[in-house]
Amino acid sequence: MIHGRGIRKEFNGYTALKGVDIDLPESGIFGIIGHNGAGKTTLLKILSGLLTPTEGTLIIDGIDVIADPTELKMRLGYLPEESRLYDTMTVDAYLNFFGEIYGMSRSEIQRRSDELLTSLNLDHNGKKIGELSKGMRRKVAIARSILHDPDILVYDEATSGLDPMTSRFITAYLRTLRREGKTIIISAHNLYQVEEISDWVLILSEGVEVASGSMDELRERFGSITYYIHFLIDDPASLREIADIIPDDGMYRASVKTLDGLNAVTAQISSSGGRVERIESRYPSLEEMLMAVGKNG
Ligand SMILES: Nc1ncnc2c1ncn2[C@@H]1O[C@H](COP(=O)(O)OP(=O)(O)OP(=O)(O)O)[C@@H](O)[C@H]1O
Repeated sequence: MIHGRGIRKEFNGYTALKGVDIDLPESGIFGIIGHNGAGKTTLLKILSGLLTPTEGTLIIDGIDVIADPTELKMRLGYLPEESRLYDTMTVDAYLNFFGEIYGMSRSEIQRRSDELLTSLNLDHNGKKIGELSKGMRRKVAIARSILHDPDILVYDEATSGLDPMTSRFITAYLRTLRREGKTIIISAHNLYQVEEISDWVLILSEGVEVASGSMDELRERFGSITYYIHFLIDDPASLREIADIIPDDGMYRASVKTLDGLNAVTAQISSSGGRVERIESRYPSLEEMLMAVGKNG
């Protein structure tokens, strides 16, 4: 559904994106992560038709976005990192205002606003936007982004600065939108959240793609599973040759990368008179992947 090639963006001689390719199928949640200044917002704005790339091609849903960005407007909802809302307007007046911009009829706006305010659990009681909490304001911005029922949503830091409960609510809401078949592109510094909900992730570093793929593909690329063996033993010296051993909460913990290693360590523990208490396995997290990429890719 989204095909970008060689997307490059320069701002007064500074290159924020250095030729990024992107291919996304229809429907799913796609996360873009990277350190501060990596180019995430720039890419999201280009994908939304709000910024023109200096070079590259971008076709979304058959539309040549660079040649005709306005064509995309009805099909896409963009949520900026900081939404400018109109503080003196009521929520209803605000949604009405945007509904009219999208060319929706009054009855359509009313029906859709009621539906969205209910599903977003936004009980505004006729308050003005300036009187709402930060979480409620974000929900209003989300309602505005999907008022015209677009197929593609681009959300820049949808949950930043929100309390954990509101943040979880919005994450769950994004999952609901995915089930409805929407294509959702998100960027977030909360990597745990990106990892939890994304079907595909792009890691950017200083305007360059350093990795992309499904979480499984990224895990494969950034290192396989690690097994952690927690055990009791009088003297771990005999194990140090076959595994990394660290003291851990009154016990020891050995970490190995293969099943053969796991078998060798557990066998050695019992033959040395020790006892395995539990075994855990863990894949590298997105956070560990981003740390591995470092600032320079
Ligand atoms: N309008 C602009 N004029 C000049 N430079 C810009 C402009 N917009 C972005 N940049 C620069 O491009 C680079 C990428 O910025 P961008 O906002 O895309 O990064 P980001 O990954 O979203 O960062 P953050 O995580 O801090 O929000 C930065 O160095 C930024 O200063």
